Amino acid sequence: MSRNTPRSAASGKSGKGGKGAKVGQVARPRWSAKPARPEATDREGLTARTAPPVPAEQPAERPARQQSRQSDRQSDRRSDKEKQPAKAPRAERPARPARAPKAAAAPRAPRQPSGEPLVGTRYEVEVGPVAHGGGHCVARHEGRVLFVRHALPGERVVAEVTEGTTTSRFLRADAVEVLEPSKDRIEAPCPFAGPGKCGGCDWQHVSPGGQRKLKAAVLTEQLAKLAGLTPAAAGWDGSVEPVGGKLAAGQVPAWRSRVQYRVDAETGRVGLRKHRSHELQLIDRCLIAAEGVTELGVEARDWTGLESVEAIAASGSSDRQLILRPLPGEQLPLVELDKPVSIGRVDEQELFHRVHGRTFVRERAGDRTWRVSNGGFWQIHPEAPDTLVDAVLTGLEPQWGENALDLYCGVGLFAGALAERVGEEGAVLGIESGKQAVADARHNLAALEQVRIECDKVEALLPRTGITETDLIVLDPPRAGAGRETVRHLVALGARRIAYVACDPAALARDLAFFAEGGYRPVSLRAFDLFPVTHHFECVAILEPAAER
Ligand SMILES: C[S@@+](CC[C@H](N)C(=O)[O-])C[C@H]1O[C@@H](n2cnc3c(N)ncnc32)[C@H](O)[C@@H]1O
Repeated sequence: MSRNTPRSAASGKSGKGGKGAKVGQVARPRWSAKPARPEATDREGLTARTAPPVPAEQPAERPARQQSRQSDRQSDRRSDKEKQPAKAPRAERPARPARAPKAAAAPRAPRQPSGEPLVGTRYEVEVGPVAHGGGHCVARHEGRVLFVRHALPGERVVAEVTEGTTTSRFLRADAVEVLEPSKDRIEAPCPFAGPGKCGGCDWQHVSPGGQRKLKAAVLTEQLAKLAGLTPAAAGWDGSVEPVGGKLAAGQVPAWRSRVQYRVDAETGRVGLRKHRSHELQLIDRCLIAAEGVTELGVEARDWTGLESVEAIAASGSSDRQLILRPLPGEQLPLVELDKPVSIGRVDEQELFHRVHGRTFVRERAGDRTWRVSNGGFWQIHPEAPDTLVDAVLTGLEPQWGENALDLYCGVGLFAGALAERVGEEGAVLGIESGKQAVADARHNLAALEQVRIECDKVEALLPRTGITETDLIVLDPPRAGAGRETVRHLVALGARRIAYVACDPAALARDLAFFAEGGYRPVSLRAFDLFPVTHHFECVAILEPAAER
């Protein structure tokens, strides 16, 4: 455990919260005192202090379906569900359904696009810059904008329209022929990548360095457009840092420790969805899947009767988990695999049921073991947790005795790291809306008395905590970002430093503009290629009050 000198003792001054402390005395954490208002509780009226210890194999909660980083973050937004484990999956019934069955809504007729359809029409175009969000580049044909996938800036390609009509504001297209290739173009190593095929990877046709240049261009553009910041003004060196060891040319990094496969209803074989489609690309191997996922052999089996199979291979432990989702009205098939694997089932109400083995996997990060239950949120790249924690700690430089908030804390990754730095004289409050994640966080950090985890939405709970100031804040929101109201509340807490962990550069840039309104400026920004071969990446921005620069 790394410890810093107690700030108050070293400086002879008390911390902000310890106004009454004498020289050399360590300031008491402000949050150890009773909050001015009733302490925030979870839905059962339990606080971090009163919550009973969570037994290892308890009724489970909802899983987070994690197909891509985007759907990972979307899954964060799903509401909590009570879950009931069961030995006999067919007989089991959840104790308390979390959601009333949906009322049958009158089917809405799909909106008919106006104009003549252009799908299939081909245009020869010069490809312009990469655009945010879909792995596509911008091109123009006779004044009309095309978002072209499978292309690279500067290329001359034949683009075939995949969506749009003569009256559409813009068209979507795939580059089906490359007339003048970019020097960053490579032969796609995956046979399932390419126009009309698997939508999982965006940039199989781009060299690793080329992918990072595209990501850097997206971040640069979003910072300028939404925050009015140049890279230098954001404290960013303009690079997207590679993560993981060097690979031989043409080798694809096998980083995805979680893959959600869809099952083809007719053949029972698994596949991944095509881009912007419910259609499946059947696959017999996913090149970016981690070895532990591939070893489960999901692609080789018949999964008739299921809608999806999520495979999880924990990093740093041998835990493996399959989360099966049967088709409506279908029974769970008998699953026999060569490898030891825990199996869970998700029902139509999104309730998780234990079928076999554990309801959780154990991940390793920061010399700590993390319980993650029911497929709940955990970074997918095996090196992501340590990379992000290191960037956050380097940027914040937490001091002994300081108080910190970990917002959107999941199973407690940053709260644990902060707690070790601020020590017993400090205090860390984690806030997380997922009930099972909160149970996991409390379990994972039970030995750290300075940590308290509360269950609620950040925006709902923060104003109720009675906390009026803090030293440090980490926020790691879902894709949508924190938003104006939450940012407004955060800047009012007067933190010495704020670490913003972001998976969407647009949401980050927008929120940086809100922070600027509140007097906070980024002093450093780092970007990490934690989702190689896709257009996604992760950022860590460190902010300080502008006056302190
Ligand atoms: C990107 S994850 C970060 C988790 C954690 N920091 C980590 O690195 O493992 C975002 C987390 O925020 C939670 N969440 C989503 N919306 C929330 C909200 N409005 N308030 C609190 N937590 C929220 C999700 O359940 C999820 O655990």
